[in-house]
Amino acid sequence: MSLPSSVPAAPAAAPGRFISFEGIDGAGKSSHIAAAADWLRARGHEVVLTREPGGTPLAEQLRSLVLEAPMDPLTETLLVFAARRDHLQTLIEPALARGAWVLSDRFTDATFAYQGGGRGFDLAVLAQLETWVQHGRQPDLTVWFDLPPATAAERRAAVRAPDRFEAQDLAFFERVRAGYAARAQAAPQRFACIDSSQPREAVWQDILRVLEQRAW
Ligand SMILES: Nc1ncnc2c1ncn2[C@@H]1O[C@H](COP(=O)(O)OP(=O)(O)OP(=O)(O)O)[C@@H](O)[C@H]1O
Ligand SMILES: Cc1cn([C@H]2C[C@H](O)[C@@H](COP(=O)(O)O)O2)c(=O)[nH]c1=O
Repeated sequence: MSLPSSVPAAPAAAPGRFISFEGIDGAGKSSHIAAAADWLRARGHEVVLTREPGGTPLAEQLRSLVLEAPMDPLTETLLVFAARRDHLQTLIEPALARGAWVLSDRFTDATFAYQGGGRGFDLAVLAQLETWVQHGRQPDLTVWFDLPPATAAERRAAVRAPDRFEAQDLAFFERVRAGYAARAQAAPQRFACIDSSQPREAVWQDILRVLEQRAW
């Protein structure tokens, strides 16, 4: 299928940097992303901390629907990409263009892992939507917090009631984890895998090592 003629070409390389944080629910992303933002700010960067689905007023409304309302996998997929489109247009691309560093709690790898791996949605359709919505935009670095689903479930159960995704069984999260592994294998230069089963401080030290080595 060819792209509609109104779709602009891929954006020129932006002066800012785009880092995504990924992993199954409860893997520990939120516990570290704000500290990573502070670490980069202390090095003089403007940092925009955001999340998916969400990050803009419209995308946050779509997030509420995706996390709470029953829907079929195609509807779910279209909503996460609609939210992503608004997020990119309204927040991510302008921030990168002015030289800011964008740290996003999840991006498109989550769609391949959750809708593709978890729900079994057609990966070729996801790849087509990725092209339409992102015009080539990908994170410069993806920090993947990898953790066995049973450990993640124990951590989640200790702190919160489950949403529509968190209520899924361990087999679902095994497929999501395999979805992340496939994305990491396809783009090894972009992914940094963190062993999130370690104690919190060891996880943080690994993140620092990745940022020091790869944060340009
Ligand atoms: N290394 C760790 N060891 C033990 N517990 C941890 C560790 N990292 C985080 N936790 C705890 O696990 C729970 C889930 O962590 P967190 O909310 O950061 O995960 P998350 O990846 O952001 O999850 P979600 O994507 O579902 O929001 C929290 O209670 C957090 O305090
Ligand atoms: C971006 C994105 C997210 N999801 C799922 C994954 C999580 O279960 C929730 C977001 O909750 P979090 O506490 O902010 O991690 O949404 C998805 O299924 N597909 C996506 O593209």
